[in-house]
Amino acid sequence: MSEQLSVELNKLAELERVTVELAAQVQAANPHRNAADVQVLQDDELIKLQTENTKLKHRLAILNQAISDESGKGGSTARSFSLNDDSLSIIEHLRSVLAIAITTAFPQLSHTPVLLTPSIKFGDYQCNNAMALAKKLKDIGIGKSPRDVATELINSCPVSPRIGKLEVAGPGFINIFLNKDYGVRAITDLLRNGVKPPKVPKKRVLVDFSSPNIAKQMHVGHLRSTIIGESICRLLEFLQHDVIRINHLGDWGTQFGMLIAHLEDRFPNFLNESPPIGDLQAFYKESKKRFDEDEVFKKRAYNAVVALQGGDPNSIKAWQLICDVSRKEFKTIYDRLEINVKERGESFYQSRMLTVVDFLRKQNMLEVDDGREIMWPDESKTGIPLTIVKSDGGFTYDTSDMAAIRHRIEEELCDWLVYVVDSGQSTHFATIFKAAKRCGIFQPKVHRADHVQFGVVLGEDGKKFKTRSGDTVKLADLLDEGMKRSLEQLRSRGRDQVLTPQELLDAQEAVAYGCIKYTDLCHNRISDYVFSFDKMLDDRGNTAVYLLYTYTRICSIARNSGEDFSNLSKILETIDITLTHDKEWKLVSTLLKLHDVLVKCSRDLFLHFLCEFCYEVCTAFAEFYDSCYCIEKNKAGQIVKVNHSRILLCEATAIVLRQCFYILGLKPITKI
Ligand SMILES: NC(=[NH2+])NCCC[C@H](N)C(=O)O
Repeated sequence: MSEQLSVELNKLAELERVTVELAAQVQAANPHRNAADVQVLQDDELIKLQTENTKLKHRLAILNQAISDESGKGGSTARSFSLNDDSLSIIEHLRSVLAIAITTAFPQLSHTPVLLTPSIKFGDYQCNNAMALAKKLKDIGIGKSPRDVATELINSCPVSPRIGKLEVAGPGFINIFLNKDYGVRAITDLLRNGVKPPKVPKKRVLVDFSSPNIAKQMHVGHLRSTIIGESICRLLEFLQHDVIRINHLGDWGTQFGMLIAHLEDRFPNFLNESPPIGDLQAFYKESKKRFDEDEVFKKRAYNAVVALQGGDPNSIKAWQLICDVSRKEFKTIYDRLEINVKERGESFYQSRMLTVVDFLRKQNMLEVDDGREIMWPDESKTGIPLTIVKSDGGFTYDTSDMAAIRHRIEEELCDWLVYVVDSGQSTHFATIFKAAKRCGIFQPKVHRADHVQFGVVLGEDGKKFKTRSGDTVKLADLLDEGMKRSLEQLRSRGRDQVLTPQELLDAQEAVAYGCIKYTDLCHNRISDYVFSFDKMLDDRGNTAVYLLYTYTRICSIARNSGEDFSNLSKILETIDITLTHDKEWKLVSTLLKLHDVLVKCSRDLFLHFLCEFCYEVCTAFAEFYDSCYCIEKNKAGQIVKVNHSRILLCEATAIVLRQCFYILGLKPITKI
């Protein structure tokens, strides 16, 4: 393949040179002609050469394509690209089309990455490559204006079923207009088959999220991890990845020594009768106080840790009882927010910590420092080392994460690891990833690891989110407050008069939990955000309430038409979708971006792009609904005409929103 390619490349380069030379001569003879005119000159030799040149360029594009498919590297072209492949997002499709155009028109620059953006005003997308390409061409002695480069790119684009029109604009932008027939086909397919996932390379990915600590309060930081982690899992599952959801519970460590010792004293009969620990935090505080003040107790606590780690059955039983109290608390939060995560806490890695320490010692990765055994993340011994074994022989958070990363890669066989943990731990994860690479567990060519970090939650006073008395806010109280506020809002709008009690409760939950989740997800996760129920419950702007209201409004349209729109496939047998009004097209072209957005979100695991998309869909829908009648009524309020095609567009909008709502954890209620 590559030999054939190099022969063709040489031929092509020679032809290119002759063509450029001839064109330059012609241009010199008649300086007022532009490049396009040159092409129509009746010079036999030039025409012959150009024809052959074009053929060769196409051949080359196909060969390049085949090579990049085979190598899987992609280069500037997409993998296994077929012009009729509907599972590719529009941007990916256009990127492939333009990559072929670049390779065809300017084979010397075939590895140029394609620059594409959705366009706001002119056309649907825009390609911005021509300016930089013209500069690069100039560097290799080919003088072409960016506009000419853009024209040549347009002429070299393969015919695509998705593109309606391409035009050069301004200094050399290419405006891309989608083909409306394609829009009709895509929407019809959406109505028939629902949202199909865009095609992306499949991975086995482990998402470590939520991960609160036993006997400690699950705080808003864990709430963020829980919400973001759940949505990331839903997104990756929708993209057909093989997802493992893991709750890396803090259920191991020296604090259990004092908890067990205290349990033995407070509830001596704990082996036979479940101890009624109502408030584990208070229990924790009591035992900590004793630990700090009472030397004898302290000793017992140490012994209890040793017994626990040694697998003593009574200690294990005591430990389990304590964990169960926290577990129950966590579960109520997970149930309320519909979180699905498998518990695999730090304790799971106890035996693996022993083996990973052994493994690291054998590889000479550990260094004794002041009685501890430490590991530097790289040979240069810069940065902060991990503490693998403490001076008392115990293990640390670092040890458990080294054991966990090894288990995830070598036993779970994951090729992508995602840790949804606050930004405060970014050094920890950067060090773990480097150390895992240093000792050969993590291979960057095969594995990917992301610390999906997020900022802190602030109160309305701009300081760390706390209760008035300065305590950490209990998550259950926070959810209760959300429920209370959402009910107040629904009542103030008189919804309790219209909805059945069940519908009211559904609406109350959808609004309360929806607004808490959505506020978290709609900001760039890296920044801090201010927790304010007033702002969350606003029904204007990019909020859960606005989206939920828009969705219910859409659902009511088909309902109010007096016709049955439940069997969409059947309706599509007799009704064709037409896109004549500007606002119809605007809505459709917005809906068609769903695949682009999902791919973009999954690339760096940012969900605010999906929230922005939902908001864009809702505003496009509002504009459409304001200017396009779906149901026409006479003065007496009777329906005189139903525009079926437009109602189908409403249904398509509902389908897209439902899919996005699912990923974002919003409940698509049909009445509010
Ligand atoms: N593999 C991990 N380290 N996951 C995150 C654990 C978070 C930890 N339990 C905390 O509350 O800070």
